[in-house]
Amino acid sequence: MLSVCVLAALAIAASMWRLRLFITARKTPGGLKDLPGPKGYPIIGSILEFPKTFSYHKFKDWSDKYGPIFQVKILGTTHVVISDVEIANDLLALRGSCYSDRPRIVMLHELVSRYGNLGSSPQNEYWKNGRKFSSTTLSSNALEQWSAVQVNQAARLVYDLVSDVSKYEYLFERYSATVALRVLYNKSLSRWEEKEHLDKIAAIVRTLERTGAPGAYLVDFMPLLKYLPSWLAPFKAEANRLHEFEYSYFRNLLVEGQQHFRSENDNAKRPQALIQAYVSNKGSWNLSDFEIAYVMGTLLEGGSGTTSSAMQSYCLAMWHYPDWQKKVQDEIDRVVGDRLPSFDDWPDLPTVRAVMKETIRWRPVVPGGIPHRATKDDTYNGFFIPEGATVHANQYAMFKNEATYPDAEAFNPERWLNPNYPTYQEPLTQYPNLKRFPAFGFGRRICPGLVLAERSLFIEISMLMWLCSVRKKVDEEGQVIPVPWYDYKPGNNTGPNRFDFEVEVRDEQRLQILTNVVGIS
Ligand code: HEM
Repeated sequence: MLSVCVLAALAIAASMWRLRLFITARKTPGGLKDLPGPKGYPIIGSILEFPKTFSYHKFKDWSDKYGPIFQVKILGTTHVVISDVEIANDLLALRGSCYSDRPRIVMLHELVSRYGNLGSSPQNEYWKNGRKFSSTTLSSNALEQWSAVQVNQAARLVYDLVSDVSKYEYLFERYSATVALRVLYNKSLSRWEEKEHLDKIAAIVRTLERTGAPGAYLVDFMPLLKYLPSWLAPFKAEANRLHEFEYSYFRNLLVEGQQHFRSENDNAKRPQALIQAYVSNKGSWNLSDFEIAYVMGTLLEGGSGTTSSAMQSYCLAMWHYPDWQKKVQDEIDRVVGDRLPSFDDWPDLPTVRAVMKETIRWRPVVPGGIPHRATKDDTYNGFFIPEGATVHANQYAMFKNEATYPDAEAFNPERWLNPNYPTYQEPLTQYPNLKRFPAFGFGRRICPGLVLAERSLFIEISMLMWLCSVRKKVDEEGQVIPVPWYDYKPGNNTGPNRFDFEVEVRDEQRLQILTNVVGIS
C-alpha cells in the first residue's frame, strides 16, 4: 500500500514538474523567430517521435526537413540540433563563453561521479582547472616522448592479431588502455594484470554510457528526487555502489602512481606522465586529490573505447574496400620497406592519414556529439536560442553533407588527397590530419585526447598494413561470410557490432622483424 502511495506521489510530482517547465519555458522575444522544427505536443513535446537509441539518425531526418539548425522540444527542454560545421563553429567555438556548459545529468554526474567526471562537468572552475592540467601531457610536443611506447604497443597488437584475430575487440582496447595508463600514470601492466585492468575500465565505461543515456533515470528529469531518502530511491544505492567501484580504481591508480614516482631516482630521464605534472607541482593546479583522481580517470575513460572503435571501423572499411587497402600498402612498402613504421614516417604517408581521417568521417565514433548547453539567451540569424537549451553538434549529419563530401556514403580517402575535392588541403606532408576535425567536437570542449588518438590511429594502421591484409572470412563451404554495410552498436560512443574477418601476413620476413622487436619469440 505504501509503495502504491509513493508511486502515485511520484507520478503527480513528475507531472507537476513537467507542467512547471512548460509554463516557465522562455518565450521568444519580439522581433525574433523560433527555430524551425517538429511541432510536438504540449508538455511532452516530441518525445513520442524520439527514439531511445540512434537518436542521431532521427536528427538527420529532421535536419533534411527543417534545415541545418533546428529545434525540437522534449519534456520542456529545447534541444537545438546543428548539422552544419560552419554553424557549429559560429556558435560552439566563436561564442564559446555561452556554449561550453553541459546539460545537467544528475545520475551520471552528481550521484555516480559526485561532480568529478570532467566530460559531464558544467563549465566551472573545476572543469577549467582540469582541462588546463590535462593539456600538460596531451599536446603534440609532450606526446612525442611516448613514441616508443606507442610503436611497441602497436607491434604487440598486430602480433597478437595475427595469432588470434577473433580477439580483435580486446586487443584494440588493450592497446588504448596500456598507452593511456603509461601516458597518464606511467603505469606498465604486466601480462597477468592486463585482463583485470581492462575489465575494470570496461565496466567503468559501461557505467558512463548507461548512466549518461538520455531518459535512463527518472531523477534526470526530476532532480529533486535525489533528495529522497535512500530507502525510497533504489537508484541512490546503485549510484553509491558505482561510485565506490570507479573511484576506488581511480584513487588506487593515483596513489600507486605517486608512490612509484617518488621511488624513482632517475625521473628526469623518463618521459613525463601526467602524474609527474601533478606530483612535482602539486599546489599549482587548484585541484583536490579527489578532483585529480577524477580528471585522470575521465581521461582514461575517454581514451578507452574511442580509438578502439575507430580501429574496428577501419578494419570494416578495409573489408569493404580492398582497393584502398592495396593503395595504403603500396605507400607503406615504398616509404617504409622492411623496417618497422615509425612516427618519423608521418610526412611521407599521406594515404595512411587519409584512410585514418576517412574512417572517422565515414563512421564517426561519437556520431551524435556530446551535448553542450547554452548559458544565456542568444540569437542566430534572427532565430532565438533560449538559455538552458541543449545544443547537439550532429556529426552524423555533418559528415553526410554532399557539398563538402560528394558521394558521402562511400568510403573515399581520395577526398583528402586529390585537389578536385573540396576537402583537399596542401601540403600533403602535413594534411590530411585530424586537427580541428568535427569528429572531436567544438570550441572549448573539444576532445583533449585528439592528438593522442591521432597518433594512435596513425601507428596502429601503419603497423597493421605493413605486416598484414584484412581479408574476408570464408565458411566451411568456402562461401564468404557476409559483413553488413552498417551494423553499429547503440550508445554515444559507437563501433561496429562484431563481424568476421581474417588478417593475413603479407611477408614472413616482416613477421620475424616484428617478433624480434617486441621481444616475443
Ligand atoms: C578516435 C578517438 C576519439 C574521438 C572520436 C573522440 C571524440 C570526442 C568528442 C566528440 C568529444 C566531445 C567534444 C565536445 O563536447 O564538443 C570528446 C570529449 C572528450 N574526450 Fe575524446 N575522443 C577520442 C579520443 C579520446 C582520448 C584518447 C581521450 C583521452 C586521452 C579522450 C578524452 C576526452 C575527454 C576527457 C572529453 C571531455 C572533454 C570536456 O568535456 O571538456 N578522448 N571526445
